[in-house]
Amino acid sequence: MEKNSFIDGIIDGVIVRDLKKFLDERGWLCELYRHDELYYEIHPQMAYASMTNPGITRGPHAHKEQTDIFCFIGPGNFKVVLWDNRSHSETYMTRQIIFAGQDSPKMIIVPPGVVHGYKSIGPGPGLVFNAPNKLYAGEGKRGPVDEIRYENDPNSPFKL
Ligand SMILES: Cc1cn([C@H]2C[C@H](O)[C@@H](COP(=O)(O)OP(=O)(O)O[C@H]3O[C@@H](C)C(=O)[C@@H](O)[C@H]3O)O2)c(=O)[nH]c1=O
Repeated sequence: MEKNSFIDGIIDGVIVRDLKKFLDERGWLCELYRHDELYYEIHPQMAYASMTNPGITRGPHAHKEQTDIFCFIGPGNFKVVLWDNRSHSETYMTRQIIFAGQDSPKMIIVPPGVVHGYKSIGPGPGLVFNAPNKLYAGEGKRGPVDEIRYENDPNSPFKL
């Protein structure tokens, strides 16, 4: 199969959940993750937030060991694209596209080996929360970063 002939579909092991915002006079509250809803191996080790300007992309990246638990809750909306690049996977060569953010709050769990990236599609800067199950650069940030970055590879088949 051609390396760039991905077929659109659902990727095995990717979990997409709608997040519920509890709205009242003060604003809203939204749970981001709960240990009783995630299997043990993917319990988060850390969390970070990032803001992405409209029209800007982060990734595509892949991780060898790390599972990412992204929450798109707004502000902002995102086009999220995932590619199953795991040759052993039932859904190898599948591409999955998800729209998520303030207009459709979602948690997206991305297992190791699934290439992923997202584009901020407005209307303003977009917030992303991520709670990976591995520490970035290991204990004390003394280790390697588990990240394969494709954004600067002109021959990459992973284009958002
Ligand atoms: C991810 C991360 C970055 N950083 C630092 C490194 C750098 O100076 C700055 C920006 O980092 P990056 O360029 O790696 O940020 P970014 O390109 O947004 O990286 C993220 O992209 C998405 C698509 C993912 O898949 C995530 O797992 C992560 O790889 O923040 C940390 O200190 N801790 C972290 O956990």
